[in-house]
Amino acid sequence: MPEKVLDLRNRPLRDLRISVTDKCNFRCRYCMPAEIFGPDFEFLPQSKLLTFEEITRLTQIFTSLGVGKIRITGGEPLMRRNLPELIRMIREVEGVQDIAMTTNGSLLSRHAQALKEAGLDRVTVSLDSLDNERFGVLNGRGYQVDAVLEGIRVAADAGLSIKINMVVQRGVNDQDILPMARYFREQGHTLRFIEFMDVGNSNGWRLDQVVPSREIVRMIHTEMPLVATEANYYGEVASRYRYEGSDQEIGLISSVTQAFCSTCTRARLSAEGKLYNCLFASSGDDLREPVRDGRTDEEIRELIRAIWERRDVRYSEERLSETPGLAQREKVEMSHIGG
Ligand SMILES: Nc1nc2c(ncn2[C@@H]2O[C@H](COP(=O)(O)OP(=O)(O)OP(=O)(O)O)[C@@H](O)[C@H]2O)c(=O)[nH]1
Ligand SMILES: C[S@@+](CC[C@H](N)C(=O)[O-])C[C@H]1O[C@@H](n2cnc3c(N)ncnc32)[C@H](O)[C@@H]1O
Ligand code: SF4
Ligand code: SF4
Repeated sequence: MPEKVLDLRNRPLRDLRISVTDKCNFRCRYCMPAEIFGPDFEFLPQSKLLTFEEITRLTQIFTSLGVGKIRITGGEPLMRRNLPELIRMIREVEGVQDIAMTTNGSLLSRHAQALKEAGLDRVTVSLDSLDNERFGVLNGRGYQVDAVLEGIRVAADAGLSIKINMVVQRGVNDQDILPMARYFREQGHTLRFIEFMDVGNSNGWRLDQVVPSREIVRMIHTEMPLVATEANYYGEVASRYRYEGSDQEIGLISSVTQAFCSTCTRARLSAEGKLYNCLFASSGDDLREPVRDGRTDEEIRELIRAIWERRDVRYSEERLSETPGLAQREKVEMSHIGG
């Protein structure tokens, strides 16, 4: 039986989000703006990335502390070579109940079948618009919507369970809310709307660009009536609604207007092996050296336990105006910590 470890606010450790690379083929403005992540930007060298064996070993240690859900992310996780091999290795770890991956979808059609065969359960595809011109600007590299839709189609055919994530920004892609809702309702995939967050140091976040979830719900409800639905599990990030008269759902991730820190069970492992206990952390605790310097599983386990037991973060719930220095302090980039 895995042990249950609680942080200072009694939140158990249940989910591990593993970033497998800090590289990405997109340059979404809200995550990796091209003027900062340009040709001279230094990504992590291969030697600093956790190997598949190291990731698997850490996963096994995390499961002994109560983790059952694994999410693979990045950067763009499909830019890491042989990713299905890592999925296969994680699948064999005792205690792993669910393996999901978050991807921009552009490379998914090539890899979906192999990922499914390796044991991936679910995929979440990020897509912010169905309009090619807008999407090309949003992803910063001119990628077309069709490539992503094809990835979704192939993944569904392969038998992967699918969700779509859309980050909404006022004046940027709020006109895409209804077309996205109509399209994915028709396709039978759950679409989740994410409030634009102030993660990282360079995405130009402004409060007036956040479209509150309740506004999105109102907008959709006017055309396609919605019914609120119970959470699926403790700590679920999205609040869920279904379309009246159907089982088809949408989700709202209200990180800004209705923070959900009080039930946050998520730990994040970066590609270079740092453990972060919050998306808005300024720094993480290195696990790569402990893994490489010959420490036993038991020693690493105690290290992770100590990190979780002193966890007290709840940044989304802290009022910026009431917390001196919070808005100014250094943050970790989303592409590094994995979202
Ligand atoms: N502030 C905050 N935002 C989060 C957190 N976890 C997820 N998000 C945001 O929600 C988005 C979607 O999360 P997903 O990666 O799809 O994970 P999930 O909603 O837990 O996935 P399911 O297991 O399918 O319920 C992320 O890209 C983040 O933008 C969190 O702990 N804090
Ligand atoms: C960092 S990406 C990594 C995985 C993959 N490259 C992708 O885009 O799906 C993970 C998620 O974070 C979301 N994200 C990135 N920056 C964000 C921000 N500032 N606010 C809200 N969500 C953000 C993305 O839309 C994506 O759904
Ligand atoms: S959100 Fe994902 S796809 Fe977009 S730049 Fe960040 S890591 Fe890449
Ligand atoms: S802001 Fe930090 S503590 Fe709050 S939900 Fe997000 S990751 Fe968890």
